[in-house]
Amino acid sequence: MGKTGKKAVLKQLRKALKEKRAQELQEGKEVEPEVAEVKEDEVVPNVLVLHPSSRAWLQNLPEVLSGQLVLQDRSSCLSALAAGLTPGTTVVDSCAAPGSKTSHAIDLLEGSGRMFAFEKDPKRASSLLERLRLLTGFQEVALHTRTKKSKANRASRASAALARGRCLPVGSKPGVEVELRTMDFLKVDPRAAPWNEVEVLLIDPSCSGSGLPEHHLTAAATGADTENDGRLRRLAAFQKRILSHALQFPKARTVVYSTCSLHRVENEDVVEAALPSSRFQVVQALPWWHNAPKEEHGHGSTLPSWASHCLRSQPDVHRCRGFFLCRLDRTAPEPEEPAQNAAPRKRRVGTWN
Ligand SMILES: C[S@@+](CC[C@H](N)C(=O)[O-])C[C@H]1O[C@@H](n2cnc3c(N)ncnc32)[C@H](O)[C@@H]1O
Repeated sequence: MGKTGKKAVLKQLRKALKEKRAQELQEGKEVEPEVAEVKEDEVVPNVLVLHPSSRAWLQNLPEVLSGQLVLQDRSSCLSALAAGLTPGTTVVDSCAAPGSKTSHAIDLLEGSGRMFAFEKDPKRASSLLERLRLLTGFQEVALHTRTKKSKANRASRASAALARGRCLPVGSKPGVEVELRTMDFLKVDPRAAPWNEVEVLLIDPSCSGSGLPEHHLTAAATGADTENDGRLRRLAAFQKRILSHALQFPKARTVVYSTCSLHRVENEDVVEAALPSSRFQVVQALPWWHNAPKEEHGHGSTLPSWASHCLRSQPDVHRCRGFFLCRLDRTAPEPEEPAQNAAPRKRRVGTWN
């Protein structure tokens, strides 16, 4: 959103919220004045802060329906920012649906670069595609085939590739190239083209969601043990695999790992398990971010020293859901694969064109 665009949207939002509040009051409902408030975020660029209860009021606003305004949790804006994206970067979003972080990352690429987005669940992948069309002006090109010889290869590529194309141009920049794939990110071969050119990876895997307000409401309403150890262990094992996989992309300079979990076992413990076998270190994610002074990181032993670089949001302090984010930067180049005796590598997925 440009400066003028932001001003106009702010004005429009204030008007819409004021009118909605007046209507609700007229209907005899109790609505606190802050529900109708909107202001610019003090630290997160291009983000407007609204009361969570006003979300439902805004769903049908023309700016929301047209994709000019994106309604999402404040925490969802942090991963792409923490990755330090610049125009021209090649990015992977490993667990992309519904696309909050993918679309924000595309925004930050300002019209040039590449985005490869993976989503395992076909239904969620379709809604991701719809969302990208709306929010980034993504337009597909045909998933064409080339020679007869590679028919089988093409068939397997096409089954995984959901869409390929370009987002809207920005100024003189042509628009970010995007490829969406309905597939398990763990099946991507990091050393095969074009993945061996990926520079930044966003890893936002499925998690317990213990940082979400609805998580606690569900637990309280059903009396369910949502912190069940077995489930957490299974999630943590998957999260370790996916982060370790991301750290194997030979040209990757930055990997951002995030969850909306408050559990150390899904956060610091996952990073701690993946770090030693990698050529990465944990760095300060967002220098302007301040964690709340009294944090509950989980039980057990003291946290490693790098853990102070990680970002943890607390709903009451940071006006967003509970969230964990860790940025890992490369410290040393990946060793070249030995040319001799190396088994021929199977290309499991196809190339850009
Ligand atoms: C926490 S959500 C991601 C939210 C998303 N990053 C956003 O900001 O909108 C996790 C997503 O990862 C998908 N997923 C889980 N395992 C995956 C895998 N191995 N490969 C690709 N996607 C996966 C899930 O289906 C789910 O849609």
